[in-house]
Amino acid sequence: MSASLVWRQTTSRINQFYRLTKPRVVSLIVFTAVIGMFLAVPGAVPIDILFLGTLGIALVAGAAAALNCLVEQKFDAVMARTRGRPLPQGKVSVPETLFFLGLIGGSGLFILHQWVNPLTMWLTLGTFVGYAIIYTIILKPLTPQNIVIGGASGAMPPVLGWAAVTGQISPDALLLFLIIFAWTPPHFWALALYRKHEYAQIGMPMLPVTHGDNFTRLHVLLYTLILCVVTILPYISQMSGLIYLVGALVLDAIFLYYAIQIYRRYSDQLARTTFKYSIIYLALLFVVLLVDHYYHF
Ligand code: HEM
Ligand SMILES: CC(C)=CCC/C(C)=C/CC/C(C)=C/COP(=O)(O)OP(=O)(O)O
Repeated sequence: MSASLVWRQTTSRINQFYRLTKPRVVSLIVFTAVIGMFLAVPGAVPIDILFLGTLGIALVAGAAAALNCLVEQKFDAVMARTRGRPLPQGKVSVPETLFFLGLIGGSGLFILHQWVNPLTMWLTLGTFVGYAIIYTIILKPLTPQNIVIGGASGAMPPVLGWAAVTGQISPDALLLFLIIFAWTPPHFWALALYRKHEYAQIGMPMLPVTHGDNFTRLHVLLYTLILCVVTILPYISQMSGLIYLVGALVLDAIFLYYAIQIYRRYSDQLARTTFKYSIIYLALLFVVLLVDHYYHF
């Protein structure tokens, strides 16, 4: 076998393991954790905590995503959106996945415990259990409220970042948690609306499947309203200043516009756009929080 063929096969295998970690979702998760670190202190974040905290959280989040892929491989094989994933495609085996997720998850927890602090390690482990076990295995097949409750684990990363830097949790960190917690339902239900048939196909009790489109559209709107209120709290509590307030109001206004449109004149295209916007929204909101942190007035 030629060296170039071996090289191509090796990189392709590595890429399959990388894909198991849901890299795009996990990068935004890690991004919110990093911003949580910066918001936790007035000055600079110690470089070792920044690096090792980010690495540890990213590894455990990747392991959680890989466990989710393992548990759901039979469902993933059916849905158009997910059937190209490495497990349903047979590109990686179950033992390989278990070994891989154990290795990266274990390394992540070790790094957090040894070089960051035990509190961050325990909170990250709790987040792992929350997503990979409580959400994926218990809640998701059980109730359409799965993502409202399960969303709590997706909302933890800024708290993890905060704990990594300060060794504790503060009310400000909980506000960051609340923002992502309120953001998750419109983020997910926008997608669930235009992917309803795929979820119905696998019998997953997502809100549009169990309660219909109209109910879900109303709930996208209601949770977007809650999100708008929650995003004002950092300004009211004086955690953030005017730059944040203006940024949040603009981002909120656009989200609300989409949510109202979804409620009033639904189309799959609109739901798809709203889902994409939800991701841009969260990324920009956290950027604005950060900018405001350093230019606070
Ligand atoms: C329980 C809570 C959540 C649920 C149920 C959920 C659900 C989903 C689903 C089904 C997708 C489509 C994924 C795909 O097609 O591969 C997605 C995409 C995405 N989610 Fe979430 N999500 C949740 C929480 C979060 C959180 C907390 C973040 C980040 C802070 C996030 C960021 C993203 C991003 C960036 C994408 C786009 C990925 C891509 O383009 O491939 N999600 N989400
Ligand atoms: C720090 C740490 C341990 C974080 C773990 C939290 C975590 C990885 C949250 C991810 C949220 C996510 C990928 C949801 C996808 O929903 P889904 O799994 O229902 O989507 P799917 O249908 O695409 O599999």
